[in-house]
Amino acid sequence: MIVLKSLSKDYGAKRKSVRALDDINLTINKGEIYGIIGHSGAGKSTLIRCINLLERPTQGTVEMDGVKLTELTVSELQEQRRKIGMIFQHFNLLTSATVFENIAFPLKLARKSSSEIEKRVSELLQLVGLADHRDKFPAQLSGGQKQRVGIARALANNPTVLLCDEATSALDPQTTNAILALLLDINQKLGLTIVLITHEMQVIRSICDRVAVIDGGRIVESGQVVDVFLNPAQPVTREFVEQVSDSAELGDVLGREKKAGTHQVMRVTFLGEITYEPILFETMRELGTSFSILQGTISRMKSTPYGQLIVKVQGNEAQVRQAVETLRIRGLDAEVI
Ligand SMILES: Nc1ncnc2c1ncn2[C@@H]1O[C@H](COP(=O)(O)OP(=O)(O)OP(=O)(O)O)[C@@H](O)[C@H]1O
Repeated sequence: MIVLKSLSKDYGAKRKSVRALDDINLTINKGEIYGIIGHSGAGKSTLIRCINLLERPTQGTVEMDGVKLTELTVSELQEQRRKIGMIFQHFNLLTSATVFENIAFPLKLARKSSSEIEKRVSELLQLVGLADHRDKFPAQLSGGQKQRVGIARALANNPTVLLCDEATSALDPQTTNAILALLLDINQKLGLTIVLITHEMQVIRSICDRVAVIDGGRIVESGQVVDVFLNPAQPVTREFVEQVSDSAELGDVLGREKKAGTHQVMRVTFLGEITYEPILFETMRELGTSFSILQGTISRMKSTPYGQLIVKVQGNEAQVRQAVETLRIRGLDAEVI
């Protein structure tokens, strides 16, 4: 478990100092994938670098599995850092070393024997799907393959935590999905805790269990991805959700409806297996009304199916109200918008 308490970080001297993090309180549970999302300059990199103390917080504490990292001596901290792997946006590989040598590097630092290194690197190459590339140099690899080397290197000393600093931001969408799938696989196989920072809601939606939204150095919203995603409270969170839901279009649609003087537009949210059931259709039929779909998404959050439809009900106000009540009783979230 990682616990950040009252964490603040100021850069620069007193009068010109910049407050990059302001009173961050965060608990990340063992084995979960925790996402931190924010715009450029929000403080994401500073926050993730404070977790392994690559950046020293100005105030507050960082605790990992009961050990206060902020109170350790330099050598104690070095020891603790072995339990924390990290991967980076631009991979940070040694360009003049082969794939094998890059992955072996942290094992050499930990003074492992050459037979131990040979065995461990072979295991890691298998795990990340690079067994056929062990003698290549980074320049001979694609971006996705380079990140796989970065992941293998980060896992070399069997860490319990993996920090991912915009790990997929330099990759195309297809490669991003492959790397996210690998991270999820590692999380499930090894029980590793993963903390990732990103500016892409798609990354959060694909693999995270919980999310914190950071803005201006403060955490403005946090919770289970499902809850934050379906009911974003803060404007900045809504912006991120819009990245993946086309809800920008919705403004136009609602504008048109309002002009026409109708009040029959409903947002219906489905979560879990219920998403695939014909509840909406059957409810409307029973009430003697019909509907048209103005906008909709059916997708998955990690492994949870969800859907959100904006529908226009063909009926009077009482029928619309009754539709909302009935849908709620039947386990959907419905509201007139
Ligand atoms: N070494 C530094 N010295 C001074 N100011 C810094 C330093 N590093 C970051 N900052 C400032 O701290 C704030 C947070 O920066 P940070 O890099 O953590 O944000 P970020 O969310 O990771 O942004 P990006 O997505 O663009 O990398 C910004 O205002 C930035 O200018």
